[in-house]
Amino acid sequence: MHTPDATAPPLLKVTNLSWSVDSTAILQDIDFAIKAGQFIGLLGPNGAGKSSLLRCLYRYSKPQSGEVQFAGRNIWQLSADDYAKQVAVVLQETPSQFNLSVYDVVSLGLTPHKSLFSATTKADQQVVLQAIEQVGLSHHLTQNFDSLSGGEKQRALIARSIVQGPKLLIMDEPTSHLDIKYQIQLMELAKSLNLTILASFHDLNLAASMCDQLLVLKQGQLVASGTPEQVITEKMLSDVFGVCAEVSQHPQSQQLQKAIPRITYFYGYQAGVNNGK
Ligand SMILES: Nc1ncnc2c1ncn2[C@@H]1O[C@H](COP(=O)(O)OP(=O)(O)OP(=O)(O)O)[C@@H](O)[C@H]1O
Repeated sequence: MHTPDATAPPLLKVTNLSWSVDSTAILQDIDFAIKAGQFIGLLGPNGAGKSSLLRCLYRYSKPQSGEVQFAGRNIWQLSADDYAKQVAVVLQETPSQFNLSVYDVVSLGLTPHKSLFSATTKADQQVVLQAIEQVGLSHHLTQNFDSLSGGEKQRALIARSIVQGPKLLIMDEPTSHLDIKYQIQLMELAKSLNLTILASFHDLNLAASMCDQLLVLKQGQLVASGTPEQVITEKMLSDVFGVCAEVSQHPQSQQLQKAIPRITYFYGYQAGVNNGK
């Protein structure tokens, strides 16, 4: 894994970000910074503001106050094309790609780098084919994108991001429709790209094992941040997610030489049967 340089300035810096809709505050005073090479997980219960925050970061929503800086520059002062060259986005819902093949969809990653009438070169084709191979979809090259399984679609979209050659990959719950094997596979694939990644998760155990740092949102506020070991505590799970759980060490912690918290949830806590917790 690429180790972030502790002295390097952040790749993404969010300062006092607030976003509201019709005077309802959705995000309030969010502050954090991401260094190049880190894999950051964004956590929070339903409606906490994860997607809203990510939309502010990939320039879909403009915050009413505060600032988002990418490599030291306010993202709203960059051109849309310049920003698209640097930041790729994979969302949870895959829009229909209307008869486009896997190859065509992955090729769309070239778009921010091309002028309107410039032709696709042999080198471009090679980049596209290589990305498709990297995500294990070479056998599906000419298949209609819409006919792929959920996991294959997400992999194709990661291939499109690889072609885009971004510095930052933003993923909004990219694994929520996938079975557990594909969830792990997709996150390990993303991690293997050695990019800076910011991804929202609902599976806290998956986030704890994959991420270098975690951010936790509750009702639009950032309430915890730090390493998985610092963030995943029984108190946080109770305060933020309202669940009763025990946090222990994952059995692979020693082998992987990092502290990976493992959450075991208790059931029946609403009825007061909470294992004495
Ligand atoms: N355009 C909008 N107009 C009105 N309310 C909005 C808008 N976008 C988001 N919200 C509200 O902001 C809150 C946060 O929504 P958001 O989708 O960011 O949460 P989330 O943490 O991603 O939730 P989930 O885990 O359920 O996907 C919700 O209450 C949502 O209804």
